[in-house]
Amino acid sequence: MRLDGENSGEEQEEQVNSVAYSICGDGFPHPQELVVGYALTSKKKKSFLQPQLIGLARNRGIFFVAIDLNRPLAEQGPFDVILHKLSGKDWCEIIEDYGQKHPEVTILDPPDAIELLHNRQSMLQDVVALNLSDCHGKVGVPQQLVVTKDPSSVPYEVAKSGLKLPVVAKPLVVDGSAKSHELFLAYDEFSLSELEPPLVLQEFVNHGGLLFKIFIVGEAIKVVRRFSLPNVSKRDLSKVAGVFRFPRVSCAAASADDADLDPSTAELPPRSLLERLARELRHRLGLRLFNIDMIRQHGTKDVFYVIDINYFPGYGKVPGYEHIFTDFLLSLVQSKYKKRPVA
Ligand SMILES: Nc1ncnc2c1ncn2[C@@H]1O[C@H](COP(=O)(O)OP(=O)(O)OP(=O)(O)O)[C@@H](O)[C@H]1O
Ligand SMILES: O=P(O)(O)O[C@H]1[C@H](O)[C@H](O)[C@H](OP(=O)(O)O)[C@@H](OP(=O)(O)O)[C@@H]1O
Ligand SMILES: [Mg+2]
Ligand SMILES: [Mg+2]
Repeated sequence: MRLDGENSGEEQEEQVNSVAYSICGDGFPHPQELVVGYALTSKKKKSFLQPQLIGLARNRGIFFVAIDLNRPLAEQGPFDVILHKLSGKDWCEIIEDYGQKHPEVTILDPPDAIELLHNRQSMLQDVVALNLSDCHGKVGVPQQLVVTKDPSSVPYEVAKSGLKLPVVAKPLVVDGSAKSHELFLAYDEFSLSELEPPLVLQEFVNHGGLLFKIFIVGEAIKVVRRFSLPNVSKRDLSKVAGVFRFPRVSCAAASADDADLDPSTAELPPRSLLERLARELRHRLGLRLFNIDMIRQHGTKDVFYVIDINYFPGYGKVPGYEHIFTDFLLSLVQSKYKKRPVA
């Protein structure tokens, strides 16, 4: 694999100059260098491309190379893998066109599949369609309603839909901006008319203040616990009115894995359930890099709700992510060789 040296901006992590293959223990030829071109927002670059990932990757023959957005993609590379998280129609067209012309390059992930996660209604539609009843647990989606216009009709729409209060109001579109993560808890339907559509109104499910973040990297699954919003009691509901903006509590790097929590709240969802859920969603969504935010309904052992799915989430906060990610990248090359007919 060779990088032609043209990509020599400050951002370029490594130059790779030679083609060399070795036969490893599994009998497949492994390229000694795997070139991963990346196009990431500066926020994502900072959180994901940490020195421990770049260092381990380099030791394992993986080189991250910045894609220069000011030059045609066709003139850059060659790449084995393209890793991207950028929004915008232009970029989607570039990457789709490149994927068609270079089927040998693995694109993580296809833009049309990522697009499903940019809308809080479409992101959950595959979870609704799942039937995991034979898997030691039930997984559903909270009741929700989409409001696209006329805030003044919201109280009527909420009452008509039978949605139970309180509800979480979330911007319908998720585009990576801070605004798209601005969420509100509404204790009464009338106050909802203060908010700006388009919105998804989702029933708030009491879950003991703990959330499970299920990180998927190809076939690997890593679950971490995070702090979340506390339960809302009937008494709270009868005493409080209004809409309240709440902070991104579960996004904070602080893990709840070591917290002193009620064991029935803290117990991780069954592994078999997580594996089925991850496998189904990987196939149905057509994605390899995402996370699922899941909560357990308070007072139950096995009733779970998926409340959010994120593309290329904050892997940098997952302990040991550098090992999971480099294993994944190497597995992509191996599966490519396995698919090739024996010469
Ligand atoms: N239906 C719900 N019931 C209870 N709590 C909820 C619900 N929806 C969201 N929350 C709480 O609000 C937090 C943020 O919601 P959500 O994950 O949908 O927003 P987000 O902006 O997409 O977050 P992320 O940073 O994970 O992308 C959740 O982590 C959880 O703590
Ligand atoms: O708590 P996590 O790691 O899931 O939080 C993610 C969040 O879900 C989004 O994926 C963020 O990306 P954007 O959608 O682009 O805002 C991640 O931010 P990043 O700085 O890590 O890229 C959060 O970590
Ligand atoms: Mg979330
Ligand atoms: Mg999200």
